[in-house]
Amino acid sequence: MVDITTGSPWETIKITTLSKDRNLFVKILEEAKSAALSKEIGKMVVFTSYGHEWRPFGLPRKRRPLSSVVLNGNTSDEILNDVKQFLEAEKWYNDRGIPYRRGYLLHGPPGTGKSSYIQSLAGELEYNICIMNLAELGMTDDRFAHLLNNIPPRSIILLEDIDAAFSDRTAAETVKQGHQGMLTLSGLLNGLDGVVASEERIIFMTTNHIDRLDPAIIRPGRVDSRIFIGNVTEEQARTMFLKFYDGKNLLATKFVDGLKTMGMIDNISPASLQGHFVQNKDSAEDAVKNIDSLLPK
Ligand SMILES: Nc1ncnc2c1ncn2[C@@H]1O[C@H](COP(=O)(O)OP(=O)(O)OP(=O)(O)O)[C@@H](O)[C@H]1O
Repeated sequence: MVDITTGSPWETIKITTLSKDRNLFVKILEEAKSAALSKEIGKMVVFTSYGHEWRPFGLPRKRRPLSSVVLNGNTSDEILNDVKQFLEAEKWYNDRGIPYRRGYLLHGPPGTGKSSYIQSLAGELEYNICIMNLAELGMTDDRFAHLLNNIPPRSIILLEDIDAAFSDRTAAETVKQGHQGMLTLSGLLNGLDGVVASEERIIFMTTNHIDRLDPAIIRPGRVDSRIFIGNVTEEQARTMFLKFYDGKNLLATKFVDGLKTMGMIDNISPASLQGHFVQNKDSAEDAVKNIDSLLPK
């Protein structure tokens, strides 16, 4: 049979037993549950929206260690601690009638680790992640609100490149496009405000262009914490180098000095550095020798 709303196949199996053996059903269900859970141990499920529901995207993935995403200074720990504090404060929010939710905006140039960090953070907290593309055709206001109010348990919501959904559209255009099956600005704001006030909700948004966002999106309550994630600092470059070439301290210093001389500090993304290290993965010496290849062509 096929589910007519989603198009996915399903079947029903009817099992009967004598009343004295009915315990069998409990055993079968428990076995099925532990078989399903064992596949997810140490892994994270990525959900994407499909129509009005969330569906796992591919198989559960191995969690990426948080330490593998190298952010500037204490940024990584600060975000992690903030989320942990939030997760321990449910009663505090409920006692004061404040919606139990928290929004974060990570902003900065492309390839600086925003999405990677959020996915690693979800893994660290043993949460799953729900990724939504706001610019998708068919992401109506209703669908957006419904999806946000029906998040799978223990999940972080990730709205990527939030500016892309609206940057080229005026407020009037977004209203018009609402009729054409796209999310409107007011649909976004209403969805973020939500109707189910007491349920835990953690939303991370990312953008390369914070200046293009409507101020209404980033006001407290929708975005409680804004964090700039920038290009590589000297410290990040060194840490990344040593993650690829363990123990090569002298070469790390040489590499960072090279970047400084070339004026690349704060001007090159961690993604580009990662690419360079992958290209020279067998030799730290080559990574230093070929440093010029990092210069813009
Ligand atoms: N700070 C970092 N530490 C380690 N790896 C990084 C870092 N930043 C980026 N990378 C690597 O670069 C790639 C791209 O990173 P990612 O997609 O997370 O960047 P982003 O900031 O979300 O980019 P965009 O703004 O374009 O969406 C990933 O493979 C990731 O491993």
